[in-house]
Amino acid sequence: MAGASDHEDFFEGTEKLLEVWFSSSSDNEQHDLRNIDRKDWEDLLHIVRCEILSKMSNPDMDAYVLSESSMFVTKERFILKTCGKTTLLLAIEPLLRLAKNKCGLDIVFDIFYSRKKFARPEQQHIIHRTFEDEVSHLDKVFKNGAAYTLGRINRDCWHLYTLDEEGVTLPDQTVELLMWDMCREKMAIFTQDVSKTAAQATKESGISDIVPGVQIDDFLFEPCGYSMNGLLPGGYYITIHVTPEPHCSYVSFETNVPQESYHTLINKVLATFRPGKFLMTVFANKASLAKDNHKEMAKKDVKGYVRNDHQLCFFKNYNLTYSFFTRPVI
Ligand SMILES: C[S@+](CC[C@H](N)C(=O)[O-])C[C@H]1O[C@@H](n2cnc3c(N)ncnc32)[C@H](O)[C@@H]1O
Repeated sequence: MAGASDHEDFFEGTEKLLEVWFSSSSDNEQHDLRNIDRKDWEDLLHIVRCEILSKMSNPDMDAYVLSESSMFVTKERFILKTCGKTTLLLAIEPLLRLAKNKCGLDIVFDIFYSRKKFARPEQQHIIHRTFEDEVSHLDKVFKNGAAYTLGRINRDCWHLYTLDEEGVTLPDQTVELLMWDMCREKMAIFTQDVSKTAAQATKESGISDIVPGVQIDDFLFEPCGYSMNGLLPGGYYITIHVTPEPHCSYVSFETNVPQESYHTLINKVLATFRPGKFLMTVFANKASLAKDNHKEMAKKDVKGYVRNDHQLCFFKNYNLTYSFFTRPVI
């Protein structure tokens, strides 16, 4: 029998996510990734096979909605999240050249590359078909890379490549919820049959209430699909992407907003989208407000879901919690 992912209109919502932290060997205060020209970003994204749909800025961060997800740029940090058949890792070396040549940012002091296991890996460009191939590519660029897979490798799992370094010592945290088998009623909001504008989808779905006060840039695709970036002062962001097609429904939520406990936020996200399954990752470094969040996460249940996997990793300066949940069929 053909599985849901065998459908001819299958879209791989699962994103590849890259975060790179730069610094400079010189003291010049002018180093700033935001000085890179739009044309240079467009050329870089052309290599990845996606394009800029819109841009929003605040004093700390530039946020781009892309044809395939999002890009965030601060003075010294770069985040690129791309879905579908994009070729994100082909951008690594051009990105390092851009940062060095245009901004004098010649040191990479931390990177995080991660993604969930693809539903249809054979549809990906050769560089992204297996995690081993991705690691080989990254190992050619970085001398001290460390690669991990969390979760069940014969079911749903999540891959991570980072550096075996002290890394980011400023307070830093990232929470991701990757959700699938989504509620059809909720997903209908992200189609142009039901919502006339992106703003309407943002409001009707409840996305506008998840993190109050964010400056929002949202986009509703034709005939369906949705992406949004949200900015808060201080370099904080949220980003949400929705693939509503029932045979491949998928939603991702990501934020770096610091909180001692993410319990309320996670419940708001789940109530907004009602996934059948989700995996959650929380990174927090030693300076983060969320540094002890893993203790709460080990104890607290998520109402309406069964936790199938729960793993905790301690890196040099970060802890990482991975949990996988399913909603029991009643
Ligand atoms: C870019 S969005 C969000 C993808 C995201 N990674 C997610 O979480 O699902 C993908 C959704 O928009 C739809 N879509 C419509 N036009 C598209 C386009 N030109 N590029 C990418 N996706 C498009 C896809 O079918 C899918 O439902």
